[in-house]
Amino acid sequence: MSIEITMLRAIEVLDSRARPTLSVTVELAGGAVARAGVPSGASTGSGEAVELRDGDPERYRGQGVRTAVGHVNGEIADAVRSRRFADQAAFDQALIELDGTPSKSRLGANAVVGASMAVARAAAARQGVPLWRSLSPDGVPARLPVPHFNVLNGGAHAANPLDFQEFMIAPLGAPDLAEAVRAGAEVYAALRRRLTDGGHSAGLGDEGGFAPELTRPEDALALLLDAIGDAGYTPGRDGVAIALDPAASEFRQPDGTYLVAGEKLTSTDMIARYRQITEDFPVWSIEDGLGEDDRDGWIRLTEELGEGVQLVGDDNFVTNPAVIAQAIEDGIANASLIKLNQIGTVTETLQAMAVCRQAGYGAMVSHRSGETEDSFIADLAVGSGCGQLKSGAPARGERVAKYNRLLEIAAHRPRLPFGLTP
Ligand SMILES: O=C(O)[C@@H](CO)OP(=O)(O)O
Ligand SMILES: [Mg+2]
Repeated sequence: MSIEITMLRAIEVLDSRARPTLSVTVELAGGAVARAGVPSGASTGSGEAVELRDGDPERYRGQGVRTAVGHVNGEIADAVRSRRFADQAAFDQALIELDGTPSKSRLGANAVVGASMAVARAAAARQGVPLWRSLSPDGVPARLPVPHFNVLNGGAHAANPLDFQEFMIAPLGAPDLAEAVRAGAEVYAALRRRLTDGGHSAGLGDEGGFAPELTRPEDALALLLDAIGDAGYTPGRDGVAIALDPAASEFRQPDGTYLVAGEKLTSTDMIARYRQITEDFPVWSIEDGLGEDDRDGWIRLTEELGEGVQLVGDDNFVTNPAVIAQAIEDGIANASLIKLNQIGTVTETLQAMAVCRQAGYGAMVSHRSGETEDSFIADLAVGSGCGQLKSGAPARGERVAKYNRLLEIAAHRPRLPFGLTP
């Protein structure tokens, strides 16, 4: 179905960190109207598409975002209005060419991805199909993903001393989505009780997980394991497993070592530490276990742990199909994180997922630490059939919007399969 845009408009709105971002609205010939909210990361990979944003995140000035808004309303709208595009790929290609840089830094990746997402949603509405269905590639069965609830926050997402950024619970053994969501909520509640009973703060980090004054990752994991038990679930792949995103680029030192809980560790030490962690705790997936530049470390990590553990590239892969293809050739990781705004268009995001699928790599669709109420990623996770979505804690509106969208899809389509793998 071709795409003909009659109106494209952006405004500045707030994200979940009280920082400015874009909301983009599009109208297609025939009257379909759709809107998209643009997310924004804090622990970004250096190869990400470049959003236009203010230098000082502490200050609300909005100038960078205002420039991006101006680009949507000016240059982009002028270039795409009243033109007919064969499909989403043709529209996204026009955005890429109009920007003209490899990083989308001229128009701003936030301007570009907002336009791309809004058009994808409007095109689905015009066809009268749910977004997840129109995002689903030919021959790829849709499925409901296992939600990965980030219930303990550290690193760049919290002010506590915990160096690892994300501790997620993954109800891999849940029979269906509703039970997985319930497990997430119950473990979250049990964890809050454990924390307050133990004299810890139950204050929250950017992704809605608790941010207690813990230091060692193993202490956080022990608490989480207890909370899984308190809530009455079996820890492990048959019940509730754990996934980590240490986001190791954030604590990698200029000399190449890693600073964890005050201890200086080499890549070899880190790999040994992860091995021990996977033996002591039901950790099934580790994302960004090493820094984005630690190529040799990544290869060894994959050799040593890749058989039994999902190893996810985020900062090093940046949802870039070419980068992921090269990493597959190099034997780095066995899965990729997938974030629309890291690469900047819907089409390139789908290409990145196709590269993963063809190589037998896993793919986990992901939110950003700065979010809006937009739930596009829930549909992307379902349509791509990738089996995994991380969207923060089962609390806070901008996180819950994604899980609630999954529940809505599940309620409408009770026969859609659920889970990691068919
Ligand atoms: O590292 C990550 O995976 C993300 C999302 O959880 O964080 P940010 O959006 O800050 O890059
Ligand atoms: Mg990450």
